[in-house]
Amino acid sequence: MPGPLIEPNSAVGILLGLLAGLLVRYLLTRNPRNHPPSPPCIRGWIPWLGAALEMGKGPLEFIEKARQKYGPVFTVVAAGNRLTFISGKEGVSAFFKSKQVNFTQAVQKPVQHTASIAEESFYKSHDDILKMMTFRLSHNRLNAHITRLYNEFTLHLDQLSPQGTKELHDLVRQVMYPAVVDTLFGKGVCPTAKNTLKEFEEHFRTFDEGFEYGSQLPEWFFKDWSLSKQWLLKLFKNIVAKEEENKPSEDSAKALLHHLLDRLKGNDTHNYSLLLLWASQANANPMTFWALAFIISEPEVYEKAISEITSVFGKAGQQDLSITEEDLKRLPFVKSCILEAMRLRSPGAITRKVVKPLKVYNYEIPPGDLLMLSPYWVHRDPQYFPEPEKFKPERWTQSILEKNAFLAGFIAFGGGKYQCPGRWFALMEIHMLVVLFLYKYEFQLLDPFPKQSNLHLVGTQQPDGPCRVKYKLRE
Ligand code: HEM
Repeated sequence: MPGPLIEPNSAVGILLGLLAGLLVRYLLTRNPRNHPPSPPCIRGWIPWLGAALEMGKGPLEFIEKARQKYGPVFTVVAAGNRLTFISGKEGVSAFFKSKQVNFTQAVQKPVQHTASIAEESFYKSHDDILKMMTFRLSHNRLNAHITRLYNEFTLHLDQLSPQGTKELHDLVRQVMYPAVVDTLFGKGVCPTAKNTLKEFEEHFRTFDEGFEYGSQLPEWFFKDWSLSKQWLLKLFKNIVAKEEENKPSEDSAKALLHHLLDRLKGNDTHNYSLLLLWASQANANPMTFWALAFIISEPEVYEKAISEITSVFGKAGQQDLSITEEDLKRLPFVKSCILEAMRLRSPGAITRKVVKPLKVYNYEIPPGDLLMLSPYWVHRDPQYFPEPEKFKPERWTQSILEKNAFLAGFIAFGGGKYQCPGRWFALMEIHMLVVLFLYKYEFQLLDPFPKQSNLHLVGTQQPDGPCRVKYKLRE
């Protein structure tokens, strides 16, 4: 009997070859330039505005719902921008390490809107200022600030009434703002005296509260915000003119502001000074509030923090302490509480500009997109932080704190080359102030512990309701 025309083995081979050919053709023709597809896109239905209105109602929830529906990378068209959100390990790594994304290009326009710094001046000065700040506020130079800051904190704590009822956030602001500006800008350089403070505080608060929208949209949309911004810029013009004449010549006697002026050599000095003031206050203040609120609201945590403080300084009360860097190292539980509060209340989003096509998760993100990463949601990824919603200071073991290392996935200060240059100073000042408050005062929370307001993507989360405390000097 004649055999088959084609052997069964070679028939299978031909079939497989055909299938492979078809598959290759399908893959090539599906996308003629052989590019991975763009990420799924949420456009809304109104031209230009896109999904801005829907997202504006509750941006934090909006992006998390979109992540659950579309996966770890998706684009939102909003107010003329394409915002591409990424998450997960691959996303975090691309955001901080990829050469296809750029920090300065992402923040240039917001900087121009908020402090009227022209594009050319910003690109010329930015990296130089960042280098100066990273150096001046680095971990091994904290000693240069610690004694002055401690003296300022105690001075302003002593001015509080011995007991009272107050919004915890206001209590923190009342001490932190004057102490920190006197330390970083020079004693008495910014308004800190009672008679000048009120007007300044009102303008600064309006500026800070409107920063998120003021940084994105033209100034004429926000009249009050614009007035406060102009008031602050004028104030800094006068401050800078005076400081240029009076700044100390010795390096060690200079405050951070003087080093900034040295770098800028007369260009846009008052504009950058305003930005420095904002950067030094905007996150550290609310973070101190949250750290104290978390500690006071949980009796076991509160007790443990007090017992740690007592073990270092003796019975908590009114004795004059002198807190050194070494003392702070002996208070790891309080520091763990601060880092855990930061994890839970960190900024809703940080940003980079995509400057060349960026391949991530089998998608290609086009140049021009703003790449968005949410520290707030990364900190709720159980791969990094098991039981993410729980306030668990124990996650921050002493060994990690001693090495000045953060836990993997902790990005409250951003990351990569453009990580917050003030992070070591911020941790030190918050640590010191929380310890001083707990050492000197007894607190009782009068309102239920507030959640974070879901209305903000930029900066540390704000409380969504009152958080009053009864406070009293310890005997
Ligand atoms: C708890 C307090 C603070 C938090 C959570 C925080 C967080 C951040 C974050 C997330 C960024 C962006 C990083 C990135 O995109 O990768 C940033 C930038 C920055 N931070 Fe902080 N920060 C804090 C305190 C401070 C303090 C105390 C200062 C100054 C004394 C400061 C100065 C700055 C400056 C100047 C930048 C911009 C850096 C640049 O333009 O390259 N920050 N911060």
